[in-house]
Amino acid sequence: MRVLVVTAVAPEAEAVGAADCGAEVLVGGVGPAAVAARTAVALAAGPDRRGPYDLVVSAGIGGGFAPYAPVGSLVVAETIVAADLGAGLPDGGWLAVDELGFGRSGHRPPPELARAAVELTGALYAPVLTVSTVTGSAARAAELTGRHPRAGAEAMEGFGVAEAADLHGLPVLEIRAISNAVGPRDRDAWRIKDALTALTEGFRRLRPLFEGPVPRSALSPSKES
Ligand SMILES: O=C(O)c1cccc(C(=O)CC[C@H]2O[C@@H](n3cnc4c(=O)[nH]cnc43)[C@H](O)[C@@H]2O)c1
Repeated sequence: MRVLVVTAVAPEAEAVGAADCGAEVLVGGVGPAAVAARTAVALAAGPDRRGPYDLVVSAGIGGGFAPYAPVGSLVVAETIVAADLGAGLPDGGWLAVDELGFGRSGHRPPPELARAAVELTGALYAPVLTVSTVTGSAARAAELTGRHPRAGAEAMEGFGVAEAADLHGLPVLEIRAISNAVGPRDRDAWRIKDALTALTEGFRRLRPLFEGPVPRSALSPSKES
């Protein structure tokens, strides 16, 4: 299948490229807006002369929710959640954007495809939250886990990539290599090199998936023949 992997920054793209997994890799920028715009443009252009893409993957490093996703581990998204797109309430409550009647607040990658990625990589299969602000306090981490008790990781691009893929009727996956724990900010404790190594190894293990056909269950009804 023809796969477009979208990362935020160049070192993540290089880590995926080092896996030689057959995917094309795009540096889409940091945050959901930048990455959605660049992904949408890349999908509209398509891969060079080989027909349209079959799958889009949001990938990179991310923060892990303890104790489920330790530093150096991988998380494959069961759902890709727009965790800070919505409205706060006076009592401290929260309404997600779909509860406000606008758009959607999450994407569910095709389970068969995501589970195949989990089996190949040994990753945790859990919701991955997309945030516009890296969590920097225990209180914010607790707020997020209060709303999403099964969250495995947070990062800043998955939902943007998923929105662009959805516009093109394409399935999406999100894969995060954990560089730091979600919680009080401690940038010196980020283990970026370890996470990038885990990202390369994860994509190496995904080669057989990318070399195979797209499972029918991953096709949207409009793309099924
Ligand atoms: O400084 C470097 O060498 C370097 C190498 C690779 C990546 C980076 C980044 O800073 C990537 C930013 C990217 O990382 C995601 N991320 C990582 N941890 C978290 C987190 O705890 N919460 C949210 N996002 C996180 C995020 O997707 C950023 O776009 C630096």
